[in-house]
Amino acid sequence: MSNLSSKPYQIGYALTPKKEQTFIVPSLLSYASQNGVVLTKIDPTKPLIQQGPFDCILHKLYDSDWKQNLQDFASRNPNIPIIASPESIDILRNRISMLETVSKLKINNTGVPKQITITEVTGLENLKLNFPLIAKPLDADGSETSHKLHLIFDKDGLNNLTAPLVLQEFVNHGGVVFKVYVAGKYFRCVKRKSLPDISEEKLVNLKGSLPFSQVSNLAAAGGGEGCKFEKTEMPPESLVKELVEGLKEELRLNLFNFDVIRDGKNKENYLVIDINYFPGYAKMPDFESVITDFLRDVVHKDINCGDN
Ligand SMILES: Nc1ncnc2c1ncn2[C@@H]1O[C@H](COP(=O)(O)OP(=O)(O)OP(=O)(O)O)[C@@H](O)[C@H]1O
Ligand SMILES: O=P(O)(O)O[C@H]1[C@H](O)[C@@H](O)[C@H](OP(=O)(O)O)[C@@H](OP(=O)(O)O)[C@H]1O
Ligand SMILES: [Mg+2]
Ligand SMILES: [Mg+2]
Repeated sequence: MSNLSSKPYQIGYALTPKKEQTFIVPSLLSYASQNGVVLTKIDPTKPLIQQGPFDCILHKLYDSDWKQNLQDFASRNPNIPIIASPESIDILRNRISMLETVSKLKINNTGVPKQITITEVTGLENLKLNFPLIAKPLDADGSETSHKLHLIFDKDGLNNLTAPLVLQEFVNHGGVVFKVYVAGKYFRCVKRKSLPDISEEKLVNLKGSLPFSQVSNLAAAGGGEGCKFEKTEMPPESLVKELVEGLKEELRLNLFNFDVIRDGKNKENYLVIDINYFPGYAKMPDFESVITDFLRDVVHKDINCGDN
């Protein structure tokens, strides 16, 4: 469906340089403009109301000046959709509130790993969690450190952690993580390599902790032991759909992905381990058309972006 007969839709975007580099790529810009959607860079340090005009705002910035800038724009332009509301994005910037949304859904055969928040790294002797654990920074704010995780094999591994953090039970899942990308009405589930299982026998010989980062982006991750990756079955479509619909409603977000693993001890059971606002869509096949269709749906108000 082209938009060439009428004026192109103007989408203003405000992104970090890293996000701009991976998302605002020539293939997206040209596909979008051929289909009546023009993406224009916003200067977030200047008032939004002095820029544009825009039919829609797309952003992934978190600082308070930007939030104020957005709010001023929204109060003057209540009918211009903003993707997405800072309140919704903030739910995903904290790894506890992020996964609470999944627990609230109460969908059969889905859940989250057992986890606790640690605000001080002392007095961790009587944790009600079983090793191995994963330590994750509490803030998922897009910084490099927010992706620096640790596998913790025993009590010694709990030394030298930096609070605030989340300690989450590591769940064996066959070395494959399912990433579900959502863009409005569209969703797609893809397989990625993950951390390999840690058997009880292996655990005996594993001491302390092991740092790791963005494992699903590494081609070499997982795999070992006969590489079952290709043979791994996808989760049931109905379950993925239920999670997508539930999370969209609970979070009031349209652009996100979530990571799901299949519990090795109970293969019917799926655990959500991470949810990300506005993830790396360019890794998805056909991302140019998916994003263009989504932006058009937003401007047409076929999709509701929340508050305004
Ligand atoms: N509880 C868990 N049990 C087993 N493996 C896990 C668990 N939590 C995380 N992992 C593994 O670690 C990887 C990174 O964890 P997570 O997705 O929480 O981090 P992230 O830095 O937020 O990732 P992203 O780059 O997707 O934002 C997962 O993709 C998965 O391979
Ligand atoms: O650095 P922050 O703002 O947290 O965002 C990251 C997400 O957390 C990741 O999930 C994205 O990678 P995936 O699309 O593989 O999940 C990752 O994708 P990218 O590295 O391709 O941009 C980022 O969007
Ligand atoms: Mg993840
Ligand atoms: Mg994440």
